Amino acid sequence: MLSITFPPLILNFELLCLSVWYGLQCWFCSLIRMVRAWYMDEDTSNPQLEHHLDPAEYVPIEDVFELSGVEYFKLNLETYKTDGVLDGIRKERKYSYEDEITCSETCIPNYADKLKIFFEEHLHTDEEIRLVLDGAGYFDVRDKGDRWIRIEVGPGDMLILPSGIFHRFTPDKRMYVKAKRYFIGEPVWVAHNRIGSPAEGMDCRKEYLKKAQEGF
Ligand SMILES: CSCCC(=O)/C(O)=C/O
Ligand SMILES: [Fe+2]
Repeated sequence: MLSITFPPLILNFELLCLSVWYGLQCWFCSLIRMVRAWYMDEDTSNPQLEHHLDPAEYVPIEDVFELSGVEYFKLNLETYKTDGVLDGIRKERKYSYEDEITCSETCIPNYADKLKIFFEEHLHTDEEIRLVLDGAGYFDVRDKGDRWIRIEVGPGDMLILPSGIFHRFTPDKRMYVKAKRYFIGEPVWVAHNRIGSPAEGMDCRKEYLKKAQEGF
């Protein structure tokens, strides 16, 4: 009776319920989402897919540091500006520079080309520090045995990649990620690709390999 008399009203109410339900789900999932990492296959097609081995081989996030030197922190995005956790990390590690990057079709010109650059295996002479604020993506890092570990990052995940580690990045299939970047002093964004550059012989690479051998 009601739906015959006021169909638009009913429809609007259903839409409202659906969007509230969806919002609650997103909020709940963001509260309980755990960072995941796994050994991945060598297939470089469709990087935005998960690329598990068969059978899947997950890596507990607590083991990632020992295997690669990559550090992980979970931050509460509701409180991170004031709760002291991020400030503590920044102070201890002397991060003096900070900015924000949004990887999306609208924010980055020639987005497809930029994604290809991010996904080339490379290293930097400094740490790569990222705190994900929104969206999701994958940091692929080489472990001590040169195997790829894929780390899935989403809101509140902070990664510190040591200087000299070979890695690459891709957003997930939604193709969107927003992150904060930190740096000690003036940022150097230069990426030294593993193929076609002398990256293997660089001092930071040698130091990284020495630490990997001695234990991070
Ligand atoms: C999530 S930040 C985008 C990736 C990036 O900045 C980088 O340098 C990857 O190696
Ligand atoms: Fe990088």
